[in-house]
Amino acid sequence: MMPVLPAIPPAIHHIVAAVTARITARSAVTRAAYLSHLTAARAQGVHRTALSCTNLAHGFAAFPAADKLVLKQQRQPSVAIVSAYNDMLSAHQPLERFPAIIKQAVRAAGGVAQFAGGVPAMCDGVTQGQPGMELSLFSRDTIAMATAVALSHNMFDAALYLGVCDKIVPGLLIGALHFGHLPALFIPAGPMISGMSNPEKARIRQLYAQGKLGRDELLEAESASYHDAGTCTFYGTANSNQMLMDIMGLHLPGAAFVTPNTPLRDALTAAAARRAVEIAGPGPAYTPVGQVVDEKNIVNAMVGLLATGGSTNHTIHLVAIAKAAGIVIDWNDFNELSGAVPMLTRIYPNGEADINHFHAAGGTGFVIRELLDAGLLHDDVTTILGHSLRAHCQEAFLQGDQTVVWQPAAAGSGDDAVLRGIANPFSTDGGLKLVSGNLGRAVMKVSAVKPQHRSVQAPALLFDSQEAFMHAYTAGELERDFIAVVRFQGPRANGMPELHALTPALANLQDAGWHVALVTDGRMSGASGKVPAAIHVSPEVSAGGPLGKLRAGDLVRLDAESGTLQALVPDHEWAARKQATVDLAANRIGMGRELFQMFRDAVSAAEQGATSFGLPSPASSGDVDHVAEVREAEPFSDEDDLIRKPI
Ligand SMILES: O=C(O)[C@H](O)[C@@H](O)[C@H](O)[C@H](O)COP(=O)(O)O
Ligand code: SF4
Repeated sequence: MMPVLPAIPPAIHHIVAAVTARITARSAVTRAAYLSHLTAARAQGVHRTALSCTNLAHGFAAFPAADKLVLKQQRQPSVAIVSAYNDMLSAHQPLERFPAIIKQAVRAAGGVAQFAGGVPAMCDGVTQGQPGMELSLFSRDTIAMATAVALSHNMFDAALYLGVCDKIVPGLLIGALHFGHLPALFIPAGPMISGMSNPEKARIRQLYAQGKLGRDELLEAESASYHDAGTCTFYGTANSNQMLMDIMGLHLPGAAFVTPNTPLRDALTAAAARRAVEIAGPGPAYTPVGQVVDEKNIVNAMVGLLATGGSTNHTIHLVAIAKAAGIVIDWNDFNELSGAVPMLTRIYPNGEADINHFHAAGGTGFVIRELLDAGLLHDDVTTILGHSLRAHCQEAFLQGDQTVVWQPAAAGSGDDAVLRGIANPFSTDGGLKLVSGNLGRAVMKVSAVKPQHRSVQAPALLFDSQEAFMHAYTAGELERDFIAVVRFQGPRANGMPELHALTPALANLQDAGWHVALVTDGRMSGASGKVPAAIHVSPEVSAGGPLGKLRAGDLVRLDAESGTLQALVPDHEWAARKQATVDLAANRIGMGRELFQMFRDAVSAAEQGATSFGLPSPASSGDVDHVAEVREAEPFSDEDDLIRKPI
């Protein structure tokens, strides 16, 4: 039985309010600019009235007569479907059937649904450790651009976004926010039913990395874990996306984790389609997505991520999503909230259970209610249901006539080992730390790292690729205490890939008793866990970041508790060091990487969301290239130094 921890002390509530106030003040200029663009884009009435007859005729030429009539009359809403369906992602394969369900439901509600466009979707599991992973982060903004292409037909009064995985929901939401005048609902596909457990899968991977199992046995285990349509069942970035869409009120309540290809799943898809017609306007229910995603709702997403031990990728994606809505958040905000928000779940890699266990134990409605009752979520936000998040403290059920009904979320958790109430959280903080020092600023997710491994001081071993690290591991050169510094993995260098493939090797060395850690300007997967890793180091080496000054053998201290990331090198020697360089030509060609040079050239730092777009500017309709230009509107405080003092 886990120890019962103290309930939330009163002062904690004020931290959420204080961080919200700081973000609101910091964002005042750009948020106002965003809302002015939204107002300007808001047509007073059905949008397609702005099109010429020729435009219109092209827009519905291929439509059935009945739908064509509705579109011609220009009274009823037209709902855009933007879908990331493909067969490559198990999580997206179920989306294939959704447009037909949506079109029927929208037609029955008096409107018309048009499949406005498809967007690309990359599976990070298929590309993990492969060259394709160097396109993964940039695929997010590519998806945002593809969303804009779909919506640019301007035939629409609302939009439904079909997507689940890592970069796809963030990309769809960034695209949707650039059409912030349109109401938006996100429609998930749901998790695959549980197969081999994630801990057992990870154990077999470590045996394979030790040479104790063959490829056949490994493939059999992997196939028993990833065995069906639906989202992989660990709490990685995909399921973090779903959790946040529920918590931000962009899903119908309790939609996130209902199994694909079931009557309830289909009924939820149809119900979302009907809701899009209701909030399309121009009536009082009109709910533009640019008003749903405001400062309070962004803070709610950050709190929800922290309270559930969500993916570190959202310390980049949530920054980018907020930026698209004119809102500026940074890693100090995450760090401060993490100190206040208790951990209410233990879902792999933060525990043994998977997302299906979490859903069965009470799910997102339970988490939202607990956090609202504790004063850690803002209730006064706009969602697709109205103006209170309390409406989302519910669970979805199917009633006899195959329609969805909602009931209040369970009063108590169905399994204390997976999900807990605010009165006895698994830990009193959110397990995400900002670490900083003369090596830059980085994030560490400690919720899956045992306390005895959260501080490591050891010699640095330098690697300029994940292949170089694995070569050293296989050659038996790493049986020692060390901090692996894998450099030139930032967005400007090679697209900031996830280095999750290093996890089994690092875990083996940790299990063998070595004190090991990873420091990188790259990313890890949301599914990465037990090894201490300071990731997203900013500035990245290819932007002149101080990781480039490290030399093999330097003593490095990584300490999550004190927030330290420091090379223990005398200041005068450190200042005199030259920046390391490496030939990245091989990362510029092959697997389509040559098409993404404009992203590598334009991308902002990880702490600014690694975006290819800027903040809305008050002066023109263009974006502001750099946050600093806008942030000069507020007096810089000490904390704004490039390498801030640890909190
Ligand atoms: O951020 C994430 O959650 C990961 O990118 C995830 O989407 C990816 O698929 C992992 O690689 C899966 O984990 P395994 O590689 O361990 O199967
Ligand atoms: S969760 Fe990851 S591995 Fe699973 S389908 Fe999505 S992107 Fe692919």
